[in-house]
Amino acid sequence: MVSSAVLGFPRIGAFRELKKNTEAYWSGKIDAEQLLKVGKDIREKNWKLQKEAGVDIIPSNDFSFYDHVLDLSILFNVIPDRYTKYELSSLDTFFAMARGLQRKASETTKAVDVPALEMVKWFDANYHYVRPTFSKSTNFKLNGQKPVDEYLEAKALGIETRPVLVGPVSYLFLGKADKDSLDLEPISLLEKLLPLYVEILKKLADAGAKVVQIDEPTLVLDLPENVKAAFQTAYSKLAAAEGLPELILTTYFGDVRPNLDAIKELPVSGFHFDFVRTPEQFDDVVSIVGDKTLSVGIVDGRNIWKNNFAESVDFVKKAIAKVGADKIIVATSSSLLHTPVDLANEKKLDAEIKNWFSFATQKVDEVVTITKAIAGEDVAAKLEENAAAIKSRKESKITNNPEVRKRTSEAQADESMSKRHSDFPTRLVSQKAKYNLPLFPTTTIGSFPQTKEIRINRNKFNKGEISAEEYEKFINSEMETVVKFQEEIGLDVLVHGEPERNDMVQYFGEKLNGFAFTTNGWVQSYGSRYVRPPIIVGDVDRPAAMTVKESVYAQSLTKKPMKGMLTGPVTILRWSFPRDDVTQKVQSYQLSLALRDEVNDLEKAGITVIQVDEPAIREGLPLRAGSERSDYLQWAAESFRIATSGVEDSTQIHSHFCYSDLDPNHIKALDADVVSIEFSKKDDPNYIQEFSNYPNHIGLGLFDIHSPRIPSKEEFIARIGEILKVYPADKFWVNPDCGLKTRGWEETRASLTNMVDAAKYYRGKY
Ligand code: MET
Ligand SMILES: [Zn+2]
Repeated sequence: MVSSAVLGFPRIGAFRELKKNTEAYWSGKIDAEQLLKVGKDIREKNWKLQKEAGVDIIPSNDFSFYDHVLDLSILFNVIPDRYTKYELSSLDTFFAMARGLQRKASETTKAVDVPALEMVKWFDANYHYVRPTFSKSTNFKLNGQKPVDEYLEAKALGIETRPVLVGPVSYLFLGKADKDSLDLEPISLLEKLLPLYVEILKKLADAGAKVVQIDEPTLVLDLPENVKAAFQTAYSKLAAAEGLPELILTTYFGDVRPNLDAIKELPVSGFHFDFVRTPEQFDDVVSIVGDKTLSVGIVDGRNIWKNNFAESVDFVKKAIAKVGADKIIVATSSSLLHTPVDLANEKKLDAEIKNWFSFATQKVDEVVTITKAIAGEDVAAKLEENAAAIKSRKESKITNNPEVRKRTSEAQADESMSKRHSDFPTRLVSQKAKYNLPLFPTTTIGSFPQTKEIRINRNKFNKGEISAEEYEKFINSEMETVVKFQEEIGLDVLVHGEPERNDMVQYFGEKLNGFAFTTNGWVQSYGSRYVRPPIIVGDVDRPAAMTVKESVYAQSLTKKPMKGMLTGPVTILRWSFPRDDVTQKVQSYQLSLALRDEVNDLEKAGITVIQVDEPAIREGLPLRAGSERSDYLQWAAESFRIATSGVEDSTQIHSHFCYSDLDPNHIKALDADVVSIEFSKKDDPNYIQEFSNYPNHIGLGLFDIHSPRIPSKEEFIARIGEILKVYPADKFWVNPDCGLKTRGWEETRASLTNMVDAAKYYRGKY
């Protein structure tokens, strides 16, 4: 009979238990044992919740204290030497790799100073994984047995689970060579790695696991031939090993068709495909299933909209007709990691809108209900309720504002809306005259430390415990501190520090029409950093100015240029849960018009350096080359230009990108005057070289803001020197990788001072 499966459940706890305790552990408030217990409790809750909901196939090893890819690196001992020489505990080694560690010597411990591994986007999700970093000296061996331990832990609770592992090809392909081994191609390590997969899978089988979910999400990417070929090598080897569990080869986030040849004959016992993202692949991918199991990803693991049961039931029936009911699993499209935990904890949402949503806990029920409907069990009431919710959304006024629709299509048709008055060289002349900045101008990306005090005051204000005037006074005093500090250390283009912003997307969402917000809808972005994405429920417009007041106040405190700070249209879109009833392109244009009004208002108010952040522009890039990707690049860039092209030549437009390998060609079309990009962990000289042709000005991020580590002035000088070998001094801005909101003041002060001093050093030389 048809069975139900969940591919992974959020690991953060319904009320961010994991974050609170991980951070408490880092600051020494709780010990390792206490932290481990928190993990155990979360796992138990998740398993029981799924069991009680009636899910047939429940995942294990989907939990992690930071990142599941990093878990695998620990499991396979892919630990660069720089992390092992301090003899840290396994947990502390794990965290050192994740976030770096800098610690003074004490009587019992040595001094530690090691940067984090590189962290990058997980496909096109707003999740980041810690990049496996291989070297010629990597000593592959099994290090612990986390997947087995967690399988047994569930078993001890009376719950049979299906362990999840990222598969060998994806694990290698998502990794990179360490700086001591740049000519090493990770995929060439397959032969060394496979015995470890055999070993861990064997252990899982011995512990009782019958089936393992083996994730090969790279199958939705454009793969080089040798990587494609690696699937055959890897899975034949696993099939040849004795006593292993069955494997369900699991793909998600896109279209597998271009790589179908690579997997069609694989000796695995089943396949999982994401039919939420790419229903069109159905006929082709089903053709390779044969008498294997087909797991039908039909409940969206990436968004919060209620499943349409009638459509899903029809879809699954179509699959049954092809492969037979006993081969079918009804599943989430991907892990539910990317959705908030439980809609039941939302007490403030408007009832009409809330009825359109479904979070992880509800999605677990959806999978079960669809499965029951197919099995002919009586779920009529649920189906009816569902149909009513779908109808209510379709017919709601919120989802359709004719005026916004009209302005959006007019803007799309009017080319002048997306073009600056003059080209960059002409603008540069007016900007030079206006700002007269030194060589190696220094700036920051926007946010300064979001201290406890800021959070406390914001909470008080939100709860009505302090008045709007008191709160404004507090925010003003924060800006005063930040401005004074920047003047003291000699930064050139200042920022107000963003103390009034809880989050760079939520802040704008709250000021725009068309958004809904949750109270507990947290989703893991990386490690202990979670976000609470706004939900775009309807057409978007801007009822009033959003940032002018703070920027103007901050500018009043200094003679230096104060950068206005906005989040770009694509990033607001990407870091929200988007609508699925209107294209992303239309949502992006609606946002760009709202931002254009804001940019123009800032300029009118005398703020003439304006940064429009687009950190998410790269992650939104369709995973494969082709027309979808070029369309995206076209509308993403055009949205940015609509937002920023209403200004004078002398107004300097900045943009900022982080979190992923950026191709300079992708950002040229934005035509920003200055861009700052995350760069501090890029050590491939060829990559630096790629940026040397970027036509406008650029700040290659000089230090990692995800880590509390403080680079010295000498380190900055060395790094700038490295970049100067290939990158021209007259286009060179000096800035950190990203905003400083997650950092403390102590390290912020020290790092920025060293950075500015290094810039001054080069000014002296040039
Ligand atoms: C993730 S990009 C962050 C940009 C924002 N202006 C900040 O400094 O925090
Ligand atoms: Zn950033």
